[in-house]
Amino acid sequence: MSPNHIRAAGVAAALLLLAAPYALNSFSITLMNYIGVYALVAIGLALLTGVSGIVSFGQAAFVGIAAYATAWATAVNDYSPWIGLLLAIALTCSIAAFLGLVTLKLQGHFLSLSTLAWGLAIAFLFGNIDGLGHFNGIANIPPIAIGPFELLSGTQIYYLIWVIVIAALVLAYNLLDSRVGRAMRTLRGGNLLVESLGVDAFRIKLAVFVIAALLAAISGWLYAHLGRFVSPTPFEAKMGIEYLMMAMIGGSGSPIGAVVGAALITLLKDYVQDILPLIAGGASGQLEIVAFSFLFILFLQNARNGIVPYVTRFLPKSAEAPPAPATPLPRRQQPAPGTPLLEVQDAEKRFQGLIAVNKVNFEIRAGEIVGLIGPNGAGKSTMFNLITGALRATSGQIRFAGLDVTRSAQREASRAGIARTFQHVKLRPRMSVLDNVALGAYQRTGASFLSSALRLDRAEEASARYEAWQQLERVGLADKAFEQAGNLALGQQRVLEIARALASDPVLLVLDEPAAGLRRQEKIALAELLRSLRAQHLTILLVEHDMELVMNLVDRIVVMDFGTKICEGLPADVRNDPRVQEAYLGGVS
Ligand SMILES: Nc1ncnc2c1ncn2[C@@H]1O[C@H](COP(=O)(O)OP(=O)(O)OP(=O)(O)O)[C@@H](O)[C@H]1O
Repeated sequence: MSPNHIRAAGVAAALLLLAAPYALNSFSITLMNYIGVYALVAIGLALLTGVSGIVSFGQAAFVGIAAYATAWATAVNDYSPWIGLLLAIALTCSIAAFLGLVTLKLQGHFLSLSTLAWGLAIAFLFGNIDGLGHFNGIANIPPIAIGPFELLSGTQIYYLIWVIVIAALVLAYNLLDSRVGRAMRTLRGGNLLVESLGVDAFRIKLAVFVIAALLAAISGWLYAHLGRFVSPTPFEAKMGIEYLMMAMIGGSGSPIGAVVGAALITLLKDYVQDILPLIAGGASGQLEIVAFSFLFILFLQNARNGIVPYVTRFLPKSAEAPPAPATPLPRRQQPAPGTPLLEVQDAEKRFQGLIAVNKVNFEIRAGEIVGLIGPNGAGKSTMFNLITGALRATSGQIRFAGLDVTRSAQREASRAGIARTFQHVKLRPRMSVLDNVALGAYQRTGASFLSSALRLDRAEEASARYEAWQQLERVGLADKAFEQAGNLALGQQRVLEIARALASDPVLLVLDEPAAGLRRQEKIALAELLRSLRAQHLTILLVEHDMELVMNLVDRIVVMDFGTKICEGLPADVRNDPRVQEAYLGGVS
């Protein structure tokens, strides 16, 4: 669909929502209100779980904190619901920030389990705190008032709820279409990739976690003033699982999908609640969970990516135009060719008893291509990781452009101008080639979450996309710019990684076995590309097994064996060195 079609569909949906109260009875309006309230939580989960890969079962607890906060402020202490909103947001987001700081360092299942744990714990507290009415909850919550107008009826609050939902959708889509949105989508690729791009993964995770909690808080506030009563049950872990189902069924990672999921689950629940008592009599409560579990399994088997992505696959795709020329992003001062750039001095890395890198010394000068070679287990990857900051040296020093980067983290090395590629290609397969390359420009741009959500980042974003386009032209991949990166052949994916690295405006390009798995023609094209980059004064360090490629390409070679540097020199000298021939057992011919 073209942007015009999307805009037209959005306007049609907004008009339908506007007209709906005139066509629906009061019961249906109530259902629509709850769909909107749940959709807010699900939009947060689409960003948190679908996009960023952080599975949270605990969102219902955040909704509960906000609902109880506003109930306590308004029904117990007679404050205005707007004070209740401020309290709800402040309390929920502070608790989320604290929980995020404590738990977001956990990986995978441990993180999800921790959300379940605190979700259960917080829900338990609601029923056991004196001032919150125990299991009876808090009643007599006043309606929201806008000036003198009290939103008493379902129809009146309907408009407030859906205006908020639409605003949340617009802000969520703005966020996804920005530098932080690309960083969020990259979190699923693992910390190694994210940090190598200069992104502070933990900060991004924490921000998304708090944003999802903020949406849950607004939902909780609306929930309390919609039902005018709160009790612990709607905020228990079971509801946390339902929110997750809403976000996943509609389309994991799609904010619109989250609204569709919220509508489907709410309508389905209503329907199931109507028919189950006819089938099961008194046991219908438990049967509801069974019916839902069954439906969820069916869904996981058949439409795992969710309904909205499933449907949009069949919609016509609009032709994308190359990004228009924009103000160039700032460039670094490149060192003069021939000046010392990387100095590795007595670098040592021990893994318990094993010395993987043993007092290695070498230097790379600006503008040269250096090959780091050696038999399996020689310590090349470890050396590579020390240079790029993925590992810290046990002793010794690594200096880059005059700076001591021995103890630098990956993202600091990246910011200093060291860009890397991966032996096993790491890219975001479902993102476009252009977006993957634009990721490389992350550290050259600075738009925050807020300015991205408010679309104040457009000029900078245009520059980043144009930079990505130029790098794709430079490496000869511009004709693939709008394809999904996962559809490219391996050789093209490796070139894409190089374009991504180039988008960071690096001083040193460090390539980890770039020829691994490539066909002969692809290797020739790769060597051609690297030569052209050297001609543009880029400095390159290449860790590679393919001797033919290395010998014909690089200016100098460093050879490692058993963690030590055994020889260094011009390709022809290294080829004839007896120590190298012995290390390779005749492998270099
Ligand atoms: N994280 C680690 N923990 C323990 N030992 C490790 C670790 N990483 C590497 N090693 C060991 O350090 C030595 C050097 O490994 P490294 O991967 O750096 O060699 P390499 O030259 O890159 O080998 P290859 O060409 O097979 O990738 C090996 O003996 C390896 O088993």
